[in-house]
This record gives sequence, C-alpha cells and structure tokens, in this order.
Amino acid sequence: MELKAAEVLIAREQIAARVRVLAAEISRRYEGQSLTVIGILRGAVIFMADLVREISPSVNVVMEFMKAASYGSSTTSSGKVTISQGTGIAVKGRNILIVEDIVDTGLTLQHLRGYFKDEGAASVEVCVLLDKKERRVVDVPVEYTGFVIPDEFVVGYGMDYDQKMRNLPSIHTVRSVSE
Ligand SMILES: O=P(O)(O)OC[C@H]1O[C@H](OP(=O)(O)OP(=O)(O)O)[C@H](O)[C@@H]1O
Ligand code: HPA
Repeated sequence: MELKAAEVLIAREQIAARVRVLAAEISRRYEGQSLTVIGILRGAVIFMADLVREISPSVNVVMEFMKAASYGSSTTSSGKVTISQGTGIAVKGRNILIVEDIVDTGLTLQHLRGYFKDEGAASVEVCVLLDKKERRVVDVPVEYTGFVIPDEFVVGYGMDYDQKMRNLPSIHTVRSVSE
C-alpha cells in the first residue's frame, strides 16, 4: 500500500508552542545541573533539535543519540526490544533525559528506562512529543508529554511511513494514494 500525507493533525506553530512549554519545564527541573539528552533515532531527531534549543543555558546540556530496534512486523511489536546502536558514553551518575517522537506500546521506553537505570544513571526521565495512549501495553512513566493523540498513523516532524515524509514541518495523518 502506498500512503501520502493527508490533513494536518498538529500544525508546526502548535508544535513550536508546545516545545517551548516542555523546554521550560525541563529547564526548571534541571536548572544549574548537567543533563544528558538522548535522542532515539531516527524519529526523535527533529523534535530533539527544537527542544534542546529552547532549554535554558543554565542547564548544561549534552546531546547523544542511540537506536533501538524491536522485532515484529512493521505495525506490531513482538515485545523484544534491543539497543542496536548505543551511545558509547559512561552513563553512571548522569541525569538522563530520553527524547522520543512517539510512545505507542511503551515497550521501547520500558526497555530504555531499564537500561539507563541498570547502568547507574543518577536520574532517568522521558520526554515524548506524541503519546498514543490507547495503544499502551506496558505502564511506563513519561514525565513530559507534548500531545496525546488518537490511534492514527501519523507522519512528519521526524516521523515516517517507510522512511518517507519525516521532513514535513507539521504532523499529518495519512491516506492511501488511491483515495
Ligand atoms: O512504544 P513503542 O511501541 O515501542 O513504539 C515507539 C517506537 O516506535 C518508533 O520508532 P521506529 O521503530 O518507527 O523507528 P524510527 O524512530 O526510526 O522511525 C518511535 O520512534 C519509538 O521509538
Ligand atoms: O503513527 C506513527 N507514525 C510513525 N511512526 C510510528 N511509530 C509508532 N507509531 C507511529
């Protein structure tokens, strides 16, 4: 099936406004401290780039990236999540903020939270732009959430369908090209 972007679900201006609010909360929480912000490739890249630039300079931000893989079909996860590309940093004693574009089943975040805890992080928090709450299969804490969205496939602002449409500045629903 081939899909294309349909209606705008969240416009770029709405995203920008919400990112500023999230960054302000994060700035208050980590004022005067160091914070290692970990973007989960690839979907989080654009959100993370905008988020870190809105965090106050009074927070000492370090940027890192990692990649997680979950086995299963493209739309359902089997529950087996692995870190396919780590950061290479020593996690012990750091304040970690995991940045994700979207939380769906929650399995990826559950695995990543566990990983950073096990590695001895001083603190672990999560910031997601979108939360598809209805899809959750595990109860995983998310400290900072941009928007709760319905169970609809979305693209843009970093999110893809078949690696495409990540570059769209707004978040869109999709429809089949034949429609
Ligand atoms: O809550 P879950 O069900 O675990 O799903 C969320 C994960 O799925 C997406 O990544 P994806 O595998 O599509 O990779 P991408 O970021 O490269 O698009 C998203 O970026 C999260 O990492
Ligand atoms: O709606 C979505 N779009 C893109 N990637 C995703 N990964 C989980 N849900 C989605």
